[in-house]
Amino acid sequence: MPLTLSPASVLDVLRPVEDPELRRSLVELNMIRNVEIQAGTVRFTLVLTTPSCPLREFIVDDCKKAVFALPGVADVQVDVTAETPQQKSLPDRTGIPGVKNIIAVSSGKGGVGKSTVAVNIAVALAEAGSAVGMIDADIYGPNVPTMLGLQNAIIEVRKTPQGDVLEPPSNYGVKMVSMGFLIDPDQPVVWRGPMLNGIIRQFLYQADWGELDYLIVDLPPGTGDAQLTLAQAVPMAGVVIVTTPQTVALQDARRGLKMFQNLGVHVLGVVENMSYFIPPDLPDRRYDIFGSQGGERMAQELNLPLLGCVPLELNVREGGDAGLPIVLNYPDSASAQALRHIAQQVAAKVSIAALIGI
Ligand SMILES: Nc1ncnc2c1ncn2[C@@H]1O[C@H](COP(=O)(O)OP(=O)(O)OP(=O)(O)O)[C@@H](O)[C@H]1O
Repeated sequence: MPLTLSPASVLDVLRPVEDPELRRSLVELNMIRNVEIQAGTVRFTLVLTTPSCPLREFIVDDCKKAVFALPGVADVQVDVTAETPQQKSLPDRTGIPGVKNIIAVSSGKGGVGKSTVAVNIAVALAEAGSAVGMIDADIYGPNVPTMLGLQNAIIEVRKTPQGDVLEPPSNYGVKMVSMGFLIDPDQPVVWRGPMLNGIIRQFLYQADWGELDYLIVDLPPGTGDAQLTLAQAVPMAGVVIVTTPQTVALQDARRGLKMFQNLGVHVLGVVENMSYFIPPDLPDRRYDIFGSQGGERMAQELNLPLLGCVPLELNVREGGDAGLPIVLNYPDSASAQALRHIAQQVAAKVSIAALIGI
């Protein structure tokens, strides 16, 4: 029987269209809503699982193609919106009310660009439309405030009958609290360790985060107390491991991977930072200082997805020092494109894990 144009027939032709990553029907996932037909124009809402969906255009095209197959369709209008799913809860961990997904960024050793990657992921997710927060838990180098242009900000403390509530300052749409606000930079690092557990818990449970799609935690490098505290306190959507292509970093990354696996934390993938060098005066040139495809080999060896490779670019460092994240400051640069792609990959993997498991 030939199909007639109705909301039901629109849903019928859309039923075989799948989310390419979730590999499930958009209709069955309740991602198609509010189907309306006026004259020959079909209009509906496509509810993605993250505003950073890397395949947005592709999915819209697939939907349009399917609907145009119906008789009498003159135009198809798709309103795209997003509802980020909530990560799975764990019986022995206490989630943060209103915070949907907690994502840690970790590295085996210092100076590999972990904070740079974490800040740019946070800013890219916020720019795409998500509600984002950040915890800078790096006691050794709490440089997230500087990178977000918040080095002069203060955390307001509100007294409530339930105790003190921290008010995170925000910039570029990212709310943030940092160890840097609490520790004296002249204090020896060895004295900071014992404070760590309490401060991380305070940041998690006593900050006024409001409603967040993603809370990104910049961890100190290595496999220490902060990683343990975080993983044992809250359920986590996953962790991103940042590394550089040198072998020593690979060994460290492997150690980090083992630790998170032992703690039951899903490792979302590896980011290779400083993968290759782009000279500032010759932005079309690329020098593979550490050899090519190191990132891919590394991901294969660790049996993890490679989320992306970020080049070594002067603008990344300068933007970090000036509080101007490269994804906003030079959005078309190779680094910004790589970091945006990484943010999209992270968001997509978190949604997949929340909706259909890992
Ligand atoms: N892709 C890049 N291109 C150029 N400079 C970079 C890049 N990534 C990071 N940097 C610079 O390298 C330095 C170290 O980066 P960052 O502070 O992000 O590293 P980290 O791993 O968080 O270090 P630590 O944990 O020791 O604080 C910073 O000056 C930063 O601006």
